Amino acid sequence: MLRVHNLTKYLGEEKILDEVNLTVKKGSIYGLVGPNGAGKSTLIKNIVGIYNPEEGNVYIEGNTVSDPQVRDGLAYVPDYQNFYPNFKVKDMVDFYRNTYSNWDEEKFNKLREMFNLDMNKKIRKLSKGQKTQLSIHLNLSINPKLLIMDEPTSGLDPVIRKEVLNLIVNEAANNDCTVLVSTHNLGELEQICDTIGFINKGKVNLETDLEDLKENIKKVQVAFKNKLPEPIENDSNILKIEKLGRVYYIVVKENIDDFIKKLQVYDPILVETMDMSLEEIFIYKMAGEGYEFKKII
Ligand SMILES: Nc1ncnc2c1ncn2[C@@H]1O[C@H](COP(=O)(O)OP(=O)(O)OP(=O)(O)O)[C@@H](O)[C@H]1O
Repeated sequence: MLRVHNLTKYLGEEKILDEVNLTVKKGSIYGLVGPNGAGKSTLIKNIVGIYNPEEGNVYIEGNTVSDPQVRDGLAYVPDYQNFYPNFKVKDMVDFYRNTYSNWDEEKFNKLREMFNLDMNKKIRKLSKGQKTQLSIHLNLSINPKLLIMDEPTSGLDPVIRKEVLNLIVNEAANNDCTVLVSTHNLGELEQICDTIGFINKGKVNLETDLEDLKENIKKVQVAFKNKLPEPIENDSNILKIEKLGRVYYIVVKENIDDFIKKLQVYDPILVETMDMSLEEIFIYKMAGEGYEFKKII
């Protein structure tokens, strides 16, 4: 549905995106994650046509974003809302209603029960969270084929946040919509997405099914009568070892079953495999790429 091919983007002198490749399957909810400054928003702006890349291409169902039909089915919720401040909410609604051919009045009215925005209020008088709500409300009402969201839940209260997550899942499941969402809230992302793309320093260096990712990386809790045997300590599948008393917590990135068999050879007094949250995986993955936390206090 969405394909980014070898995309390179400079802002000023700086190369912000470096030969990025990314594929989002039709009907998928794709989570784009990465540290601050990794290039998520810049990539999204290239996808929706705000930026033109120096090299590479973006294809949406085989067409470019300048294609009117593509634009008609493309919804974009940016991280900062740039509505005309002197417009009233109802003026923005009219603008969307008159611009998008699949505008759905019934859906718009149904969503009003949830977002509950004053139609006569000027945009400049809305709070940050209310502007985000308006953006989501409008973008869902156009019945998008592709929904791109940059930090959509930041600034929303917990109740609306939960509702928005439900709406995103519903769009993908029942309205044939493909979703790409960038967020730092990995707990939320884990609840809704099926595919994850990791971006760091302008490169998408891993794109994977969320279930596969979680299946392949585990934390193993293990204890021996004596210290950790050397061949275990030096196993190339280990991402990180932490020690608490006699217990070692070992993050293993692949071949978990083989690793467990290898542990058994040394007669451990405890072995337990634990699932990891997406947030934990992200932290270990980033640490593996040199993004270490500095202990300040
Ligand atoms: N208008 C700009 N001019 C020059 N450099 C920019 C501009 N906008 C962003 N950058 C730089 O591009 C890099 C990527 O920024 P971007 O906003 O895409 O990151 P991000 O992954 O979305 O970060 P965050 O998670 O903090 O929102 C950063 O180093 C940033 O300083």
